[in-house]
Amino acid sequence: MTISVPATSANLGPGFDSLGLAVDLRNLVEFHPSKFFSVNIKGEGENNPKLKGNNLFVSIFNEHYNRLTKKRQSFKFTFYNQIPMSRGLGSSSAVIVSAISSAHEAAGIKVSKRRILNHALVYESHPDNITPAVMGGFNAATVEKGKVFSQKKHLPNYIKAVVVIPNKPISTSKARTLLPKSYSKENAVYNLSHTALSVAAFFNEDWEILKLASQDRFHQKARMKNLPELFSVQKTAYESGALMSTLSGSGSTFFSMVYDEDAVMIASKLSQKFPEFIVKILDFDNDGLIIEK
Ligand SMILES: Nc1ncnc2c1ncn2[C@@H]1O[C@H](COP(=O)(O)OP(=O)(O)O)[C@@H](O)[C@H]1O
Ligand SMILES: N[C@@H](CCOP(=O)(O)O)C(=O)O
Repeated sequence: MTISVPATSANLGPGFDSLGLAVDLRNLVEFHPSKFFSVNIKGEGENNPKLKGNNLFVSIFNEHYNRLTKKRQSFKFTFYNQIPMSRGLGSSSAVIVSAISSAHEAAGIKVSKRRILNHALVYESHPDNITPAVMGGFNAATVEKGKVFSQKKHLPNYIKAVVVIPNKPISTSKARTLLPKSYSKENAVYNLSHTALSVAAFFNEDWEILKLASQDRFHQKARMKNLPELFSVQKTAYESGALMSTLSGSGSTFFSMVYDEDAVMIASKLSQKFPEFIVKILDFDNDGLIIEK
């Protein structure tokens, strides 16, 4: 049994806790029942002994498997991780979604993507990572009475993501404590209107307006002050022709959307200017969670 889930870039500027999209950078897990429990990790986290024991995937998998089957069974898990942890690319959401889906598959119980998404909400209260992780594409999402309500837009292949990944982990939960407890009416309306315009731009595929629409007054500045080079990353991305350039989730990754034909040029300018950071060109993902028997 193989299950894979994509990385996600959330907020997309003003859409704090509501907008997010998936990129083609995946965590994949293979698992089967075994006499003895074992965890084998390749890629991100392979040198992190803590993940062998206190593993978020395993604890969520076991919780759901036991709930579904009322029995205990050992499994051998092999993880192939491409999503860097605590870098604002939704690694925790990918793990949560993967664990819930894997537990249902292991229990032989069919479950809809929508139901997996609502289960995932229990572990991550903001839907802007888990929704594109499950559904793929660009998503606008909100939560009402413990359920996610969302709309998805398929992303075309003539636009790409360029992500700049600093070697600085930022825990999402910690990053959320840095935010103001309240916002002025002016700033609330600013973000509301820019989020609305961003959503309309994505659905109309009007990419040229995203630089203006993706401005934010809620979270980016407070978080980017933690790693001031990110202001220069954003400036370089725009000077090189990026369509939009925003903090990916809670950071530290910076996400830019570019036209396909500009991707290599923009990525190389960012690599030259920030040699200490990893720069990747990624396709957008429109599949989300994939279950391969
Ligand atoms: N592949 C993985 N396997 C197990 N746990 C993971 C994995 N990826 C992320 N995690 C868990 O999620 C935490 C990172 O979550 P978070 O701070 O929200 O960062 P991100 O911005 O990547 O979502 C890690 O400290 C770890 O506990
Ligand atoms: N809306 C959240 C998004 C967190 O994304 P992540 O990829 O950093 O987990 C926030 O900004 O706190």
